[in-house]
Amino acid sequence: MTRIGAVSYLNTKPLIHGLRDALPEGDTLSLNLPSRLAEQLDHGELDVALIPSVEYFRGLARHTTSDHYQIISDAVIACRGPVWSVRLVSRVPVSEIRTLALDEGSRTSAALVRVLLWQLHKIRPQTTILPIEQPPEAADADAVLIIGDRAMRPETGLYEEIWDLGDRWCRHTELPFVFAMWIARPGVDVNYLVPILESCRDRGLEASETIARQYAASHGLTTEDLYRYFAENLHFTLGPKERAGLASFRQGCEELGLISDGRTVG
Ligand SMILES: C=C(O[C@@H]1C=C(C(=O)O)C=C[C@H]1O)C(=O)O
Repeated sequence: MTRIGAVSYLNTKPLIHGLRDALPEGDTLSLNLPSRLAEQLDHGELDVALIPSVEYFRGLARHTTSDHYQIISDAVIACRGPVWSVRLVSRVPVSEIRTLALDEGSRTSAALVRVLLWQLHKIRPQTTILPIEQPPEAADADAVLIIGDRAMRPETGLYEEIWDLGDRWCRHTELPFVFAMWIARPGVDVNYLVPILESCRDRGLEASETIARQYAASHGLTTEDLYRYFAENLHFTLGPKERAGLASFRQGCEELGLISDGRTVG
């Protein structure tokens, strides 16, 4: 029996298309915020989860065994340009941000925004958490990082600058960005799961139009826009360029001390 956790946002629908039905009896699939999935995996409440990539680095840094946290699939949430659903919204010019509220659901983008603000503007704002139930407009900070469904339709007219973090990263590094990956805890038998996760991703991508039609209206989006999000903004395969992007992100995080000390992993 394997306890599997996946992200509850729209971005994950193509990855988990048909997954519940494809799992053997006894396996469970639960959906949650990315930050909570990372905690559940760390606490042993899940065996396999789609966790923020920075939490994979942190998991490796926390443990000395080489089999701690395995990437078990090339099915990932990544982008090769604008991602649409990860944004920095700022009431002041970005170079003047002093306080930054970070979406409670995020771990990777919360690190990514700090890496980009440092690498592009040499600033390190004071950070606070934006609780999931609090709307970004209510945050008492110069700027707010928002991710997932609620970042897809930000309030307009309130902000001096809005960054799409996928776009900023890809232009800055000329590399893709990987937000989340399927990770297993050590000792979990995942051999049977590997082909299931990959075929769900493949079939989910083939069905992206149907999935877009299913979820668009309830999220205030058009089917066309949601289809474009799946087909053009997001990228669902971990290839050599994505791995290079991960390595560069990891280095940026390490330079800022965002991954606590541990052994170095390639
Ligand atoms: C593209 C996205 O990727 C995600 C961002 C994550 C993060 O910032 O920790 C984790 C998982 C993904 O949901 C998004 O949420 O919009």
